[in-house]
Amino acid sequence: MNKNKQVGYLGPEGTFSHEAVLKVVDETDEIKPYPTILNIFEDLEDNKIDMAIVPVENSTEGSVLITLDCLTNFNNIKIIQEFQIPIKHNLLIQHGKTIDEIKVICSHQQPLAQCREYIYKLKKPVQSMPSTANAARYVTEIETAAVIGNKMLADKYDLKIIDENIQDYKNNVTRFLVLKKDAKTKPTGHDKTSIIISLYDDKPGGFYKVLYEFKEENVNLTHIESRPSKEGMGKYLFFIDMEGHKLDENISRVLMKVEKKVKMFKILGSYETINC
Ligand SMILES: O=C(O)C(=O)C[C@]1(C(=O)O)C=C[C@@H](O)C=C1
Repeated sequence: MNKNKQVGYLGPEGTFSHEAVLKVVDETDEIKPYPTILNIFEDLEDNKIDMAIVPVENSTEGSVLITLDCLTNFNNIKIIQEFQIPIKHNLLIQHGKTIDEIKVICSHQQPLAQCREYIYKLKKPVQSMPSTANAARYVTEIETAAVIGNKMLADKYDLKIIDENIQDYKNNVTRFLVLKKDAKTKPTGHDKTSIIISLYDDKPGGFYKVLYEFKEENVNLTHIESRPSKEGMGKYLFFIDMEGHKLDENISRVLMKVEKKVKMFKILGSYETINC
């Protein structure tokens, strides 16, 4: 008998990650909210869930760093798909309250950052919470608090939307990854491959030698990001995303060449970009 797939996401209900997970699951799948992104990776690694959806990059604020760190540390978890959703923020408060009565704006740190200019104009302090939905729960208890989050929060937590589309940049989108343990994918024609590398030593041309290989194989890079390797000041890991699947001839060649030139090399997956 086919067991229903269990799919983890950053909860509780009403987060943007909840909105995102609903876009990619089947009716038969069970979705499971988690308090943190780290907990999602742990349960996926321990086979307690079959799949997971995690935010990885926002067009305003950049990478979701905990996701990058977990991708580095959990060796068997692979990216199998990616997709983007528009992130439209709203300001919500308890029914019967007015903005003048609000003393604090609560949300996940990403939405707070995505609405920085808006909050600055409100001239009210902020409080960071584990997710937008946790913040909404808090607002149901504290009548002088407001939450920044999506429209789903109004119904789920019985709150009133007092301002819409408040993100500082109107084209605010977040890219999400679909993750699976030990997964293998086939090329679809619209794939990306993500790797992590570190360089042997800090000398002129070190990174150039790696980039040169991508140019030689005509591989288009879509993102490069450095993160501290945690080995000491000035020591970095480089996250590199490229167009193509690792089974494509030029990608397979470039990965072999790059692997020979670097100290640390890890493939995070070759995965399809899907439209939601
Ligand atoms: O708190 C939420 O609603 C989340 O789903 C988290 C999260 C994030 O970590 O980036 C997801 C997408 C948006 O960029 C804002 C917040």
